[in-house]
Amino acid sequence: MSRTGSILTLNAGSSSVKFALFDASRDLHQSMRGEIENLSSVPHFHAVDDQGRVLIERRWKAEDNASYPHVIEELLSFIESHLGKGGLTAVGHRIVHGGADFTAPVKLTPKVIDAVEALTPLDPLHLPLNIAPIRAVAEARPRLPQFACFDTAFHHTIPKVARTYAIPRDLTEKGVRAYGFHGLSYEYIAGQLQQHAPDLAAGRVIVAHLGAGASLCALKNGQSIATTMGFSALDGLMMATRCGIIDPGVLLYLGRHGYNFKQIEEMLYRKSGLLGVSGISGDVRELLASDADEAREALDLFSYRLAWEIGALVSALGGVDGLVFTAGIGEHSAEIRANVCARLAWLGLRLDPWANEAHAGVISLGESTVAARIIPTNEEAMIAQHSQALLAH
Ligand SMILES: Nc1ncnc2c1ncn2[C@@H]1O[C@H](COP(=O)(O)OP(=O)(O)O)[C@@H](O)[C@H]1O
Ligand SMILES: CC(=O)OP(=O)(O)O
Ligand SMILES: [Mg+2]
Repeated sequence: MSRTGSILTLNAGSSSVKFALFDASRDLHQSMRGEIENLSSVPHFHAVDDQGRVLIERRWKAEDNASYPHVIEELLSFIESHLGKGGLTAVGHRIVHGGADFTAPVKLTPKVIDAVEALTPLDPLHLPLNIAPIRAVAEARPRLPQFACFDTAFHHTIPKVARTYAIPRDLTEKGVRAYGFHGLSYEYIAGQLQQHAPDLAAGRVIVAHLGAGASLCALKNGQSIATTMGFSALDGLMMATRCGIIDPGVLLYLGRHGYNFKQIEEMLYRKSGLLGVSGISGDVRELLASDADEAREALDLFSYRLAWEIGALVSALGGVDGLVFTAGIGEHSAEIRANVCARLAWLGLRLDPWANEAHAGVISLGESTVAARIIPTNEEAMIAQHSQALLAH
């Protein structure tokens, strides 16, 4: 296995590319992380080292017209100028959709890149953004190995009954089924449970990944058996700007009453969720700080929906031993955790209010029949581990 050089991870989202650098000679120690934001307008590039020291703060100007390949080239040059011995040995990417066939990380050969690109109809919003940096790196550094880590892959263990929609069979056969997302995060959490709470890891655990995008995963003995996101990253929980579960009849109603396809898509992905209900913000911090009734209503709905979907996964698992909170909201919002745990008291879940306020690792009381924990996620570390393993082949 390659134990020198560094692995760069890229997580390309709708408006930003998050990146991190891992040192293979130091047990994949994360030596740097950063982000290029505002890709669609005036990009802003910043990065910090493992001590949180700022390594770069660069803002392009509007007249620069910075193109995607140009920004990626700057990122690669910056990374290379900060590398120690061994240089850059690989780039690992988070790819949101792997369709039915990509059930494990793979090396990105030209053939595989084309195959991933062919999945674009399944996720026209995310896949072009994921593929652009792969092509940009391939062009700038053709000999640098690149690997794809799919957000859907971890969910390949979900049984057919849990991924099938009650629609005509031919549509299911064409790939209209639930896939599930945030798989790299769930895989990381499953690994952490295995390491730090092996008894719980062997049982029935619900993981709540609550970031701007949010979903739940039901883990049985470390494997995903159900999840709240489905065919797309719109399903399940209410999110920052996405609707979550909705009666499909609403979409028919809108289509019949003057909304075109683009407007419906925009409404579901960017104008709904916490932002849509509050009319204020999709950010939990801003809503908690607001006195407006609409902010309170949005947060209440968020917790209600969360508890509702947890109930569904308890049923899928046939009971529950543990509940894990992770990602931005899950790791940092004691109030959301307290609200949802209060709604789950019927399960025998008893929150320890002090531990919860302190964002401790274990936040349930000893008498609780469900163990509640906070585990910070690390999708980047998961990508680096997979890339290192594939490099060795
Ligand atoms: N201290 C905090 N208190 C409450 N919510 C927080 C806090 N910090 C972050 N968040 C929430 O976490 C969200 C971002 O989560 P994150 O996992 O970083 O999202 P993503 O990776 O999906 O963009 C923010 O939109 C905000 O709502
Ligand atoms: C799949 C998904 O929702 O991703 P994110 O949380 O990065 O938006
Ligand atoms: Mg995220």
